[in-house]
Amino acid sequence: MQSLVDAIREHGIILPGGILKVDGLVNHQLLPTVTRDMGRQFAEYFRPLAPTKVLTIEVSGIAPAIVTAIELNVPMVYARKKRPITMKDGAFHAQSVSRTKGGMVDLYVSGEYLGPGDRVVVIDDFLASGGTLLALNSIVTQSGATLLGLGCVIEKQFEGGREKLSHLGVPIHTLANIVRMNEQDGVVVEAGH
Ligand SMILES: O=P(O)(O)OC[C@H]1O[C@H](OP(=O)(O)OP(=O)(O)O)[C@H](O)[C@@H]1O
Ligand SMILES: O=c1[nH]c(=O)c2nc[nH]c2[nH]1
Repeated sequence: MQSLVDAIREHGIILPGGILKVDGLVNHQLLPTVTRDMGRQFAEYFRPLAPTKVLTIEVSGIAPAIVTAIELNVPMVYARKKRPITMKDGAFHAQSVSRTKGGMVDLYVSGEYLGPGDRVVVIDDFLASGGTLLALNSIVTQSGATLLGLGCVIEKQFEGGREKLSHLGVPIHTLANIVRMNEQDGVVVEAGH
C-alpha cells in the first residue's frame, strides 16, 4: 500500500530494542485517508473468504479493524486487556507479551460476541514476533469459531512472525513490510504481501 509506505518513510523513527515508532500514523495520531485505505485493502483481500466477524486487540488494532469491518459490513470485536465487570463469567482468555509497554498482556473476549458460527478475520497493527496473533488465534479456537486469515498493517519481516504463524494454515496479509531498519540504512520499507 503505497500511501502507507510513504507515511512510514515520513513519520517512522527507529527506537532502541528494534522498535519502530509510527505514532504519527498508527499508534497515537491516525491519518484519515491512509487509515481508510487500510480498510479497503484488507476488505478486498479477505472478502472472498466470506468473513462474519473481524477480531482485534485494544488499543492500536481497533482503527484498522473497524475500517475493515465497515468495508465488509460485519461486526468488529476487540479483545479487552482488563476484564470489565460488564463481561460475563467464562470469557475466553489468552496472554501475550506487550512490545511497547513490557510485561504480559491478558486478552479477554466474551462468548456473547464470538462463537462457533463465526468466520473470523484477525486484524492488528503490527506483526513482529507473532505472539499477539497466536494469542488471538487461541481465543478464536476457544470460541469454536473458524479462523479465516490474519491481516496486519505493518510487518517487521526480520522478527520472523510470519514463519511462526504458518502452521495455522491461513493467509497472512500485510500492507507494509519493514525489510530492515538500522542507523546506516534507516527504515527500509516496501509494500506488504
Ligand atoms: O507480533 P508481536 O511481537 O506480538 O507484536 C505485535 C503487537 O505488539 C503491539 O502491542 P502492544 O501491546 O505493544 O501495543 P498497543 O497497546 O499499542 O496495541 C502491537 O499493537 C501488536 O499487538
Ligand atoms: O509501535 C510499535 N513499534 C514496533 O516496532 C512494534 N513491534 C511490535 N509492536 C510494535 N509497536
